[in-house]
Amino acid sequence: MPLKQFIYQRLTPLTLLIIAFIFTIYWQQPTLSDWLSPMEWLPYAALCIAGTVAISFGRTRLAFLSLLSLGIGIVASEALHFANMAAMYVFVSAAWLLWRPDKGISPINLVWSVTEIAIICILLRLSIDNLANTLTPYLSGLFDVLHSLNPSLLTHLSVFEYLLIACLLAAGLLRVALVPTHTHVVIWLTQCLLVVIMLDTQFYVIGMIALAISALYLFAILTDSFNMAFRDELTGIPSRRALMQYVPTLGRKYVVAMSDVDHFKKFNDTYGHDVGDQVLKLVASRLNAVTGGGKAFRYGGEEFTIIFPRRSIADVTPHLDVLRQTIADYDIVLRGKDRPDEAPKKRHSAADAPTRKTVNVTCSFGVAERTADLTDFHDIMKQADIALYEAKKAGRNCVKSTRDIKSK
Ligand SMILES: Nc1nc2c(ncn2[C@@H]2O[C@H](COP(=O)(O)OP(=O)(O)OP(=O)(O)O)[C@@H](O)[C@H]2O)c(=O)[nH]1
Repeated sequence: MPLKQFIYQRLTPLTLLIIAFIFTIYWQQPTLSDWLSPMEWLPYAALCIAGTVAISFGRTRLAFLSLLSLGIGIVASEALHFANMAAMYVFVSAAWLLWRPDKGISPINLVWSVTEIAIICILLRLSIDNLANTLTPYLSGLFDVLHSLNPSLLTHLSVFEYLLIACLLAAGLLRVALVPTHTHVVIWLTQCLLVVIMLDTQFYVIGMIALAISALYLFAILTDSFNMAFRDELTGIPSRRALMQYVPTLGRKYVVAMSDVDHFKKFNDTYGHDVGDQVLKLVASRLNAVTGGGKAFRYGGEEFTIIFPRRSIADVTPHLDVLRQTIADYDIVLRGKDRPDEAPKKRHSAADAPTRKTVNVTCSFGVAERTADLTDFHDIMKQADIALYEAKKAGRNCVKSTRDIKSK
């Protein structure tokens, strides 16, 4: 998923949800506290479930953070006032885990990861006082700002710790921007939630935060698994499996369009398979933006299927023609090592022109619709394939439907 889309569709909604959740914790304090107090086991159980699911899906970083968050709960149940220190350790561990890949579940990786986290915690313990003492004179400005905001802000955390938190949150956000994955977003949000525990160690607050962390991890794991099963890995659009799941939901009226990139073998042979892959991605992104209520799927190879529920061939043909023309007009720029790119809106200088080679691809479309005589989806697809073959025969880069074939 491109970064911009990821920010709009994932990072922003999840962050807003977490802000609303934190707000609710305080707004509904008596209700939530009363609700959670007879079920003190619930946050522990939720973290155990999230950790177990994370282990079984090979998500070691999330499994670790579930276990470490469980540790905060155990510390809090023994000595509530140590919970904010425990949260700080987990926060720093999360910052570290954000920058390292999942290592897989094996005894050696487990020992290695525990050692890494133990070293981080020991270093933090040893350095926090020394660094704080050294840096405090330089941080008086920040001290004044925090003091003027709310003097109680400085009762739980020192000025140095605020600076550390701000730096690690900024580094975490950078990591999310560089590699926008669900795992990175939820680890970063875990850090944000842990800051709440550092500032407020009431038992019900810790419990609610633990529930939120568990829910986030389960969301990330389940969403990624869904995407793995139903999204095409190369293009990111829904896959053939998603199409087969979608078909039974279609009513009595719909149109199936099959689309195929023209002369793609020649394209691959000329520019290489990697460039071919990138071009498929760009074509898929255009098909995915089809108008007229269509939904695009990658059927396989360079073939795509578009379904238009509740539409007739006459309804969808103008939309497919616009789509075909958009793809044909789309200048794909090969730059550097023949890597395709979006077409530049404007050339900055004439000198750019010779170094940037522009290529175009076209697509042919075959269209069929469900009728009283043609009700089975696979038969409709076969008809769309026949129409696609006709489009290829007619010179490619055109839309042909079963109606065109019949009227011949
Ligand atoms: N780069 C890349 N190529 C693929 C992928 N899937 C299929 N292809 C290639 O797509 C080409 C399809 O070629 P053909 O089915 O012979 O048809 P064509 O060259 O597109 O010609 P027409 O369909 O007749 O216009 C083959 O060379 C496949 O290797 C893919 O995921 N990536």
